[in-house]
Amino acid sequence: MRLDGIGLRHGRRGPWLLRDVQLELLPGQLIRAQGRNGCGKSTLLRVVAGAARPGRGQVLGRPARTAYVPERFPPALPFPALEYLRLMGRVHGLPAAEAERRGTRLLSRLGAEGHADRPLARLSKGTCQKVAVAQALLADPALLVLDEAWTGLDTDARTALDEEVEERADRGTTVVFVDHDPSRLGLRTDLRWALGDGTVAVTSQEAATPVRIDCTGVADGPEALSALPGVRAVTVLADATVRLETDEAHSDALLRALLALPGTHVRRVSGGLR
Ligand SMILES: Nc1ncnc2c1ncn2[C@@H]1O[C@H](COP(=O)(O)OP(=O)(O)OP(=O)(O)O)[C@@H](O)[C@H]1O
Repeated sequence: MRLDGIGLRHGRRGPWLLRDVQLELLPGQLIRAQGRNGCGKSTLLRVVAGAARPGRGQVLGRPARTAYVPERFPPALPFPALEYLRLMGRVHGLPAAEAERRGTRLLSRLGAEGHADRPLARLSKGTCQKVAVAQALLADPALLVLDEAWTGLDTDARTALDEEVEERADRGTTVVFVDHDPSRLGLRTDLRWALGDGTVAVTSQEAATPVRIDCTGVADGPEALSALPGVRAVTVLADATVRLETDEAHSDALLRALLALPGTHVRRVSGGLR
């Protein structure tokens, strides 16, 4: 999927929130959009999801199975939660029984199983957000757009959503998200879209600052460490400290492996995205 020369402003005289934006989205990519308040993150996500039409340019190759959790879930619809999910599943082409099965599973996964029969209008804000998330995950979307979908969820539901998103990305779903927690899905995020002044700067996880782990007491010598998980480079510093470079996706596993080596002492961890 590609955004080709996207330009968008609100009103005829409004500032251009997006100008000549070119972006490529590949299957399985997890993409975080970031930038200061009001820079146009939600606007860009709406364009990606097909909920806003750009004034200039075009979106090419958006999958038919696109799902979107907007920043604000539309005001109460006249359905009980599970009934709404069943109807949304039908809209996405699922048989009624399958839609109900998936809706039930997702409500339970998000800790809202006790609210299945309650009308949306009578749900708390957080439970309503769970229904908004469930409708987006229902039909195995090929593109999943999440605008602060974690906001308002309790801790368990936030973790469940993290896991659902990672599982789907592993199976090929492209995910674009905005979230105010800078560490959200940090280990798994492939690309960052940094918005500012109408432009979008793209950085990939690989291009990010490496995580450096300095250690001493390496019994088998520095060469043995290059076989540990995610090691990109091994350098011996002037004071004989061994410096390993890795990325954020591997730094936890590498630290665990180092700590399990007899005699090895981790002296310092530095670098990374944040
Ligand atoms: N429908 C609209 N009509 C006019 N202006 C709008 C409309 N929607 C958004 N805006 C303005 O466009 C700008 C970008 O809004 P947007 O919600 O995309 O930013 P954002 O980066 O997501 O902000 P935040 O981090 O605060 O959620 C803001 O100044 C907002 O007031």
